[in-house]
Amino acid sequence: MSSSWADAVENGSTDIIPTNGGNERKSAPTKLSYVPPHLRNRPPPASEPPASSLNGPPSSNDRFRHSGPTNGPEWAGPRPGYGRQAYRGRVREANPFGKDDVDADTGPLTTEQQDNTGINFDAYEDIPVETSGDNVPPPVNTFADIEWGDAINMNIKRCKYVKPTPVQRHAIPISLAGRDLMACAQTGSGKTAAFCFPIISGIINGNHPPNKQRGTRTVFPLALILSPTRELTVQIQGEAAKFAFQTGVRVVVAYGGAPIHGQLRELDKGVDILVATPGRLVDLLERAKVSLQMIRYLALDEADRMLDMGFEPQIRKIVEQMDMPPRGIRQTLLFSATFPKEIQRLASDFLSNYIFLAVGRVGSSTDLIVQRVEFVQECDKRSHLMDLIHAQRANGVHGKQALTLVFVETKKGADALEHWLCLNDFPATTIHGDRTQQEREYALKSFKSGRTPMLVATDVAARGLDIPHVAHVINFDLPNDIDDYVHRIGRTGRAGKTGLATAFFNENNMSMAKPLAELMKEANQEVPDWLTRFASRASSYGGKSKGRFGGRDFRRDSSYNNNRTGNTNTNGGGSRTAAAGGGGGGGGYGSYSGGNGPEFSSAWD
Ligand SMILES: Nc1ncnc2c1ncn2[C@@H]1O[C@H](COP(=O)(O)OP(=O)(O)OP(=O)(O)O)[C@@H](O)[C@H]1O
Repeated sequence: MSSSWADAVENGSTDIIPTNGGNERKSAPTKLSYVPPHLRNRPPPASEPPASSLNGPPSSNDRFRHSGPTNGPEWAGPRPGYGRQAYRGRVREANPFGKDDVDADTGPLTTEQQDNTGINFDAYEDIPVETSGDNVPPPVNTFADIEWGDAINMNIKRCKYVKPTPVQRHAIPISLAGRDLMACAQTGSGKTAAFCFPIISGIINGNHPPNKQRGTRTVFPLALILSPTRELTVQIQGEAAKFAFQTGVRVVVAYGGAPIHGQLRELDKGVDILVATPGRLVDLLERAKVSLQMIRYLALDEADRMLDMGFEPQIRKIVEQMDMPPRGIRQTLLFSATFPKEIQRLASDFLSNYIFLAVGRVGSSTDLIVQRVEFVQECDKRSHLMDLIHAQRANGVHGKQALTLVFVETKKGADALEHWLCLNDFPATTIHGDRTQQEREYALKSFKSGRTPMLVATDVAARGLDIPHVAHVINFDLPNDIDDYVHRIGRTGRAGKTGLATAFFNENNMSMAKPLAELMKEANQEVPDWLTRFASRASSYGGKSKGRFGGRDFRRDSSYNNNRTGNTNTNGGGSRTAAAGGGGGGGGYGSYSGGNGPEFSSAWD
């Protein structure tokens, strides 16, 4: 049985590196404490290679020259090859790949392994990509183009990633160059890896000042990843642990609804990357269990959700009112499939001289997801759902129900529908905010395993969750916001796979007619005539269009940029042009004067 790093510490195991960073494995049960990556097996300074994690030019900002908030040693930025091999095999940790682990030293992936990825890269070939900002680093074509060392390369292979997805091709070099980034890319297109790998690489290869863990109960993570839901936070931690396997970078999760003591124990063992929900993090900060003083990397996943009215005050508190280094000192990475302009404007407060990256077209996974919308009165919804899932079962493999995710508006509605489905011999479970965390996690597990192939959910499951084999997303109740629709349907059609999304529409959803019709049209979906008619009358229902899937740099609006010339790289397989001008939120740029800018026309239209 393999034992974890945590177990090893608990047992005074022999495989933990002593605090002096020595190379020998001690057998005496000495008091061991966590040694951050930069101190493990540290080579003499003379052997350090020059700064730069890609072969490109050094970053244009001054982040790498800053001495940090604690007046510690100068942080010299990423250093390829620095101590990389030292982590391998020195720290016992649970293998996050479990049985799926492949011997990453055996050469290229076999055809079978490649097929296992299930990713249809052709679906991404002609994807439009748009970047804006100063000196945008060029994209990479393969993972091999990036010099981040064997440990990360082996994990890429263990993940069976054959080549980077478009958002990874562009976002990884930008992040490795130390630049702040606001990235908008389709659901299921690999954003998690796009921000995790550069952070892990930066921690491994960076020369970070010592973190002050000895003699204090406070921990000092180097990176913080925030996400809006507990399940997504757990998922990101799981992914990050895979990407960081045997690199010596320790990833710890903290989220609400679960006992804090277990999380504190994990933190006490040391943390390089903390993945957290905002509420639990604030709790930990107020208890002085965590300090953000040493944060070098801040990533917000589902960043537009994190900065909308519900979360914004908490995020502002964490980022601006605690002890986190300011923008320009830390590196900030914001990712989502949607980025409304008003949220971009708020987000720019947290960024310095950032690059805006938009990958993909309206409707997130677009062509990969077949979207259908049906006119169904409230009172007919259940019988209509029954017809759909009966047909699905009849067409399913061995008469089995394909995994189907049904979104409803309310928690009560979720419970009622689940109950009704079970009564009708369709095993279902539910996930919503009134269930205990244990129940939520159990429901998710049961759904993933196919034991209950139907999951009835509120918006708590709308974002980020990567559940393999979800064949059908049904919007039993449509959301009121088109961006929520984009995220919900994005639970299917992930990583190059196809999926089906069905929405029930009636008079209660009139405000969605126009954005839904537009989004479907741009995604080359068949728009029913009745929806087009409703859409053309939409202004009287207050329906508003958001333009594309939220992917255009708000700094290019004339109201922001009256006297500037902002250039953009549009790279839909075409050439790149030099960018100039952009840079919100400090860094010498004028502030936004407020108000909504005029509707923009898409560079891709
Ligand atoms: N380069 C790659 N090759 C193959 N599969 C990949 C690659 N990168 C990521 N994936 C897989 O694609 C799936 C979706 O990735 P991920 O969850 O990061 O998407 P996302 O863009 O964050 O989606 P969402 O917007 O819904 O949060 C995951 O199962 C992930 O393992």
